[in-house]
This record gives sequence, C-alpha cells and structure tokens, in this order.
Amino acid sequence: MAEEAPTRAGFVALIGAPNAGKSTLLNALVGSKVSIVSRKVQTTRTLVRGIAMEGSAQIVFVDTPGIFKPKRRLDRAMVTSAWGGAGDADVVALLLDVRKGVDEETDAILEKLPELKQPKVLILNKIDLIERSKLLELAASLNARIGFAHTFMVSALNGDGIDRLRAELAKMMPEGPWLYPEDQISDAPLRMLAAEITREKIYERLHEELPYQSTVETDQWQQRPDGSVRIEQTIFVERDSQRKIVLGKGGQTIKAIGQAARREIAEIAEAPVHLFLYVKVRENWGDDPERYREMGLEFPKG
Ligand SMILES: Nc1nc2c(ncn2[C@@H]2O[C@H](COP(=O)(O)OP(=O)(O)OP(=O)(O)O)[C@@H](O)[C@H]2O)c(=O)[nH]1
Repeated sequence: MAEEAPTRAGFVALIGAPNAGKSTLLNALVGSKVSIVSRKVQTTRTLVRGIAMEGSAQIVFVDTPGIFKPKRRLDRAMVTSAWGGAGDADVVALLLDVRKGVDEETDAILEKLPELKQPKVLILNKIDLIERSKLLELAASLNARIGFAHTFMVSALNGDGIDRLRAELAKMMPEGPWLYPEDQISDAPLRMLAAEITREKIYERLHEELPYQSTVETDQWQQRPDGSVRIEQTIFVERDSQRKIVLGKGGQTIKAIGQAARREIAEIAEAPVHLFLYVKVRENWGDDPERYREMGLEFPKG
C-alpha cells in the first residue's frame, strides 16, 4: 500500500481592517463563494469564513470581527474574546491593504500582536496598486516591528501569490484529522453564519433575560429541488425557565425570532429559506469547556 501524506488541519485567524480585502482573499483561497459572509452581519464571535484544501491539509479560516473598531456595546464587551479566538488559532494572519498602509487601527492591532503566542504571518494585499520599492519598504518596516514567520505579497483580486500563500499555510497546519467532513466544506460557513444570525436575533430580543446563555447550532442545511433551503436549528438554553422565555407566550417570541432570522438567512443563502427552530435545555451547559471553545470564548478557569 502506498504511503499517504499525513492529514493536517488547523485554524488560521484572519485579521484585517474593513476593506483590506478579506472576502476577496478568501474567495481566491477557498475557491468557492464565501463572500456571502457579508458586511451586514457584524457578528462578534469567531466565525468560520472558509475552508481551503491543499493536498492533504485542511485550512480553516476564522474571522475575528470586533477587533477593529468595536462599535456596539456587545462588540466592545466581546473584543477580549475576539482576541481569545485569535489565540486559539494555529496561525494568526494579518491582512493589510498596502495602498492604505498602517493606519491608527492597524497600529493598535500591531501593538497587541506580540501578546499572541502562535506564529504570525503578514499578508500584504493589493500589490497590483503600488510600486515595488514602496512594497518592499513597507514589508521591511513591519518585519522590523513584529517577528512574522512569513511575509506574503499577494493580489487577491488577480490571484498573484495566492497559490504560494495557500501552500505555506498548509505546511503550518498541525498534523491531525480534518476538522470538517469533506461534503460539508462548502456550506460550513453558511451553517455557522446562519446559527450566528439566529443567536443575534435572540440576543436582540432577550438580552436582558438571557445574557449569553443560549447557543444555536445548525443541524440541517438541505437544498431542495425547488431551489429553496430547509434549515433546522436547535437553540440550547440552560434551564427550563429559559426555554419558556425563548418560546414566549403562545410561541410568540420564537416565532418572531424565526421570522427575523429567516429573512436574513435567506439573504446570505440567496434562496428562499424554510427555517425550523427547536429549543432544548442542555443541563450544565455552563460547565462544558467545549461549548465555550465553539463560541470562541475562553473557558473560565478555577
Ligand atoms: N486592486 C485590488 N483591489 C482589491 C484587491 N483585493 C481586494 N480588492 C478590492 O478591495 C475592496 C474591498 O475588498 P473586500 O474583499 O470586500 O474586503 P473586506 O472589506 O476586507 O471584506 P469583508 O471583511 O468581508 O468586509 C473591493 O473593492 C475589492 O475588489 C487586490 O488585490 N487588488
């Protein structure tokens, strides 16, 4: 039997200011439509943005929104955990628009980067827009400031440097089994985003009664022959009293949550959506470190 290369899999936290070209880069790296993870949904937690395959390696790109200019109260409260999300990743990648250079926000990010222990890489994007001498100058000055393991110069728009970037990131992934089954790679970001949208709708309506006490999982994402999508999600709460709050009187609350979520999910899915929501009590939810990890939150120790 021929010896196969060991499988590798890991997370790359992609940090980039708005308009640095994250969506364009992910589309180029992943080769499927991931830009659906739109500007509109300003979520706060670590989000899977796309999954790239390179040989036997699986590279899961996660986004840590909220690091740049946290505006909303919840966002501000969660910035620490957004950084925590970056801390969980195997590689932290800083994406920079070379034409824009280092502005105030990026400067603040650069200040914080050394606190993260894992390898960091610098991705200089939009190299099609500036002169080579300026590009090299920028690369040199950033490398003098932070010990980047690699510096990549790419144009996400025309594809320059993308194959090399993907190949090098693959080598940085730890050996281990893939994190996502192959047949879910293309819709994993959508599943997660849909869960995030529903969670956001719950938060909008119930944050006083249910601060951070629910999670949402997308159990089913099924394309139907008529072009619509059937989605089933489970909302997990800690106690039966919370389940009643989520359901509301005569099911009014969950109905409203479902309607609002369905509208937004249909936009990202670009298809009519049938959304089915279930509410379940998960006992001792708060004691399960795995749940915290899934949300990109650190498990409170001690
Ligand atoms: N010239 C040039 N333009 C680029 C390049 N990459 C991205 N852009 C453009 O930069 C703009 C912002 O790109 P997006 O991919 O939407 O960037 P983003 O705002 O970081 O993505 P989100 O995080 O999803 O909001 C778009 O107009 C892109 O076409 C590049 O390599 N060269």
